[in-house]
Amino acid sequence: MKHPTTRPRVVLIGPMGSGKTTVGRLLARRWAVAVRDTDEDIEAVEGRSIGEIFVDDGEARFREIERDAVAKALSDHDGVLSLGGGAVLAEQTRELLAGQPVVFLQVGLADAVSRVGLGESRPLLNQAVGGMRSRIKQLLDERTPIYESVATLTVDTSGRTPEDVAEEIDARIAEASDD
Ligand SMILES: Nc1ncnc2c1ncn2[C@@H]1O[C@H](COP(=O)(O)OP(=O)(O)OP(=O)(O)O)[C@@H](O)[C@H]1O
Ligand SMILES: O=C(O)C1=C[C@@H](O)[C@@H](O)[C@H](O)C1
Ligand SMILES: [Mg+2]
Repeated sequence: MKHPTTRPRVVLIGPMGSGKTTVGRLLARRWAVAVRDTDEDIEAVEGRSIGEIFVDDGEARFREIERDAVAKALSDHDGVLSLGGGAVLAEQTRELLAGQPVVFLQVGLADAVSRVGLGESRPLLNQAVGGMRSRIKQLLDERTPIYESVATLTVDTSGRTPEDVAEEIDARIAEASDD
């Protein structure tokens, strides 16, 4: 598969509540580059929320829309790019990410649970059978190997502030580019 000619400076991946959106904004500010978030792209293009897309059209259709949104963002955005938590489930997306600087924001179960409790609605967690905590655990268990397989850098965010996480990414990217 052909790689895009312009590449994002860094792509952030990880589970819901790992801080992709929050840390992405901080990094972009630090580097004075633009930030883009594929969840926001999807909502802007579709003119409806991700929750509405799940309800109206189902998860499978959302994943198609997401796959296209990610491909577009990878081809025309060269700042910080934050992907939705499930974006790397698409094989096409994993292929497009090969060879790019991809940061996996890792988060432990306890922090993930408390962080997603704070935010906007997340359709995969709504009405989770067995409760939100066990659904989050299941998603973490299923997806961690996928995140790891795509990442060039892994940063643990548990018990840390978004600023601290952004600082570590900045330092490690600088280190890697000095090699
Ligand atoms: N390191 C952190 N420490 C404490 N709270 C955090 C941290 N990172 C993010 N948060 C908070 O957790 C919530 C979720 O963060 P954010 O929306 O950035 O996650 P996300 O990875 O983009 O999730 P999603 O995949 O659902 O888009 C927000 O309320 C944010 O302020
Ligand atoms: O983990 C997921 O599968 C998701 C994460 C969010 O970023 C959104 O893309 C959506 O809620 C699905
Ligand atoms: Mg987000």
